[in-house]
Amino acid sequence: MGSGGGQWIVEKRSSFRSEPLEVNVSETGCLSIVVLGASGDLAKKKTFPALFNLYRQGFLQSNEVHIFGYARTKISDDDLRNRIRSYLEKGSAKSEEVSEFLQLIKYVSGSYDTEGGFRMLDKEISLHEEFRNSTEGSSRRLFYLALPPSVYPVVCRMIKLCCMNKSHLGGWTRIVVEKPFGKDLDSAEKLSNQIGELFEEPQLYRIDHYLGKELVQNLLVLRFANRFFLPLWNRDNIDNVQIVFREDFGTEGRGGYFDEYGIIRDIIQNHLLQVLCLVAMEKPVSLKPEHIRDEKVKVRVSNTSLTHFSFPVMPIKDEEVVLGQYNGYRDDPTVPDHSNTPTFATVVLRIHNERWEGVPFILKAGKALNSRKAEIRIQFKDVPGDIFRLFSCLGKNQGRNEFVIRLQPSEAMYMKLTVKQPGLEMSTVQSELDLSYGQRYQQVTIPEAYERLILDTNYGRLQI
Ligand SMILES: NC(=O)C1=CN([C@@H]2O[C@H](COP(=O)(O)OP(=O)(O)OC[C@H]3O[C@@H](n4cnc5c(N)ncnc54)[C@H](OP(=O)(O)O)[C@@H]3O)[C@@H](O)[C@H]2O)C=CC1
Ligand SMILES: O=C1O[C@H](COP(=O)(O)O)[C@@H](O)[C@H](O)[C@H]1O
Repeated sequence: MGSGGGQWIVEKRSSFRSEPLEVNVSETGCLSIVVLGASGDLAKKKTFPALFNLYRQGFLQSNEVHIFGYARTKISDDDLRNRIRSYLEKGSAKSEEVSEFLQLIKYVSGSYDTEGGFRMLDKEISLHEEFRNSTEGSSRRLFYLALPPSVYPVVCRMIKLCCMNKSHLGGWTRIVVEKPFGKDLDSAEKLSNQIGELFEEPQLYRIDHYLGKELVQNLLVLRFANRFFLPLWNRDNIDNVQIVFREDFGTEGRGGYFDEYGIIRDIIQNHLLQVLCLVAMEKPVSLKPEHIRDEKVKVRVSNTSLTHFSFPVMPIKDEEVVLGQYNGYRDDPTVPDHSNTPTFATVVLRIHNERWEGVPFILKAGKALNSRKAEIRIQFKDVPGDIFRLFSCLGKNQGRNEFVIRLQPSEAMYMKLTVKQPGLEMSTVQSELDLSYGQRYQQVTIPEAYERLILDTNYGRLQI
C-alpha cells in the first residue's frame, strides 16, 4: 500500500494468508541484506538479532546470504561485530553460532548523500554475488533503512543510482523503511512521492514492528473468531479502552533520531494507532491484507466531510493531552541542551461512529518510566443494578470487568471478573481467567516481531 498525493494506491502482491511458511523455490539467487544505519540502536537491538534468529532457524542459509552494515561511523567489520555480539548472545544461542553468523557481516562506511560510499557498497555486494556464482540479475538485494526518516529520500536515491540488482532474471531489489513515515500529512505525502518516483510499489515495504508482535497478530482472531466478544465489543458494554506503552529506559544515545520526533511520532502515531485500529475496526470481508487495510483506514478516515477528509477519530482536545519529559533526558549528549521534546504523552481519542461513540480510547506512551510494558486494557461498564455491592470483600462497588491483552513482556491475555470468595461466607472478590503464553505454550518460542517482518519482506509477502 502506498499513498501518493493524498490518494491511496493499492497494488497487488502475494498475501501472507495464502502462502505457507516455506521458501519460495523460484527465489534461489544469493541474498544480500544491507542494514543502513548499522551503527544505530535499532540495528543492534532488533535488526541484527532478528537476522541471527532467522539464521539459527534455517530461514537464512550461510551459503546464500550475506549481510552488509552501512553507516557514516568509521569502524571496522570487527568493531561492528563486537558491538552487536552481546545482543545476539542471549537465551539459548551458542557462542559458536554467534561467531559463525557474525562472519557473514561486512561493514562499509560512507555518507548518506554522496555516491562514493554507495558505489563501494555495490562493489562489495557484487563481489559476494560473484563469489556465490549468482547469475547477474538473479540475486536478491534487501535494503533495510534503520535510519531517521529524514534521510530516507537521499538514501533511496543513492540506492537507485548505485546499488540496484543489475537486471531481472528473477532477482529483485527491495527497500524496507521504518516508521515514523514523515512528521505530518504533508511530509508523509512528500516522502511517499519521493520514494515512489524511485521504486515500484511492490519493491517498497513500510514496516511497523508492532504489527509483527504475536498478540497484535492475534487481535483479529480474538475479535472475530470468538462468539463471546462479538456482542460485547461496543459502546453499550465497554467503558473505555487503554492502550499503553511504557519503557524503563531512556533515549540512551538515540537523541540524533528521537529528539527530532518525540514520543508521539515515535510510538503513538504508529504503533499505538495501529493497535487502536485493530481493536476498533469492523470485520474485514476477508483476511486479505487489502481488506484489512480498508477497514483500518475507515477507523481513521471517512470521506463524509466537506473538507478534504474528516476523521471518525475526532480532533484531540488540548485538555485531553498530557505531555512530559523525564528528568535527565537532556543529559544525553545526543540531545540538545534546551530540548522540550516530549518523552511521555497521554492522549484521548474519540471515535465518532456507531460502535464507539462516547468511548474514550486512552493512549499512553512514555520512556524512562518505572517498568516496561505494552498492553491493551478493555474496561467494561459497571453491572447495572449490582445486587452484590454489599458482598464485596472490600465493602464497595465490584471492580469492573476488564479484558487485558499484554503484548509484552510475557505475552498474556486475562479477564478480570468478580467471583464468589470460596468458603462458607457469601462474599465476592475480583479474580482472573488467565491465559499466560509462557505457561500454556511452553514448547513454543514466540518469534520476535522483526523476525516475522523481515521474513515476509524476503518472501515478498504483505502484512496486515
Ligand atoms: N531503536 C528502536 O528500538 C527502534 C527504532 N525504530 C526506527 O528505526 C529508525 C532508526 O532508529 P534508531 O536506530 O533508534 O536511531 P539512531 O539514533 O540510533 O540512528 C541510527 C543511525 O542513523 C544515523 N543517524 C542518526 N541521526 C542521524 C541524522 N540526524 N542524520 C543522518 N544520520 C543519522 C547514525 O549512524 P551514523 O552516524 O553512523 O551514520 C545512527 O547510528 C527510526 O526511524 C526509528 O523510528 C523502529 C523500531 C524500534
Ligand atoms: O519503534 C520503537 O520501538 C521501540 C520499542 O519497541 P519494543 O518492541 O521493544 O516495544 C522504542 O524503544 C523506540 O523508541 C521506538 O522507535
